[in-house]
Amino acid sequence: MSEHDFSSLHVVTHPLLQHKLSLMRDRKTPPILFRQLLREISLLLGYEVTRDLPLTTERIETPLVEMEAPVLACPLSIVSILRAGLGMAEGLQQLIPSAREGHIGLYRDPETKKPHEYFLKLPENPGRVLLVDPMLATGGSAAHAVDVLLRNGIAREDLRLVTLVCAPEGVQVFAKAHPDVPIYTAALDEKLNEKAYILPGLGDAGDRLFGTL
Ligand SMILES: O=P(O)(O)OC[C@H]1O[C@H](OP(=O)(O)OP(=O)(O)O)[C@H](O)[C@@H]1O
Ligand SMILES: O=c1cc[nH]c(=O)[nH]1
Ligand SMILES: [Mg+2]
Repeated sequence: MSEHDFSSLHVVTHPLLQHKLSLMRDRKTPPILFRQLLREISLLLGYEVTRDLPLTTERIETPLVEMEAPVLACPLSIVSILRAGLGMAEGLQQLIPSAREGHIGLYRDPETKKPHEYFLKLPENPGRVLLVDPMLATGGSAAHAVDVLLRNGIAREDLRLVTLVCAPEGVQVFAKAHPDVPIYTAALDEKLNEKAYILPGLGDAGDRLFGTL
């Protein structure tokens, strides 16, 4: 991938999703509504990111006849980057109740902007994995999380990154590290500020979700 290639990025432009994202960006939106909107947007993003899930068939009986009915061919797991990823996992769990769940605890050091890992628990036989975190800023956290998943035996082709807002800088860093991992997002924003926060962005997603501002 060249330095400014955004080919692995899928921006979901559904009007409902864009309207809800604007509500989330508004500084006046309180944590309870922020959480509800993140859950609703994640459902809409989830619909797009699962579009290419493989299907097989199972023989079932309707009340009238037997049929070969389409069913998902492989397990699916949602892996959240803590803390803010939890808000997205809530919506995706509603969409895919059979999904397994994993967690990678990361926080970004305010000085170095590098991710620090403090927790890891992944499901066995995860199948297709949706890695979720609303913010892709420098890209360090998401790139690190994919490294962790690969080290734990998950195949690159089974991975999708699902985010809410991306900075161009973060997309470049992530795509350079993991060019074959598609990114699904609701917005590609303008840039990072000097503290590596996304502009216009929505602030600190974890703090707004959990009311820890
Ligand atoms: O792309 P990056 O520059 O790595 O930044 C993005 C990370 O920052 C936020 O987490 P944060 O470190 O604030 O932790 P939190 O979710 O516990 O608030 C966000 O949820 C991402 O994980
Ligand atoms: O804008 C940003 C950047 C990193 N983490 C966030 O939560 N927001
Ligand atoms: Mg945070």
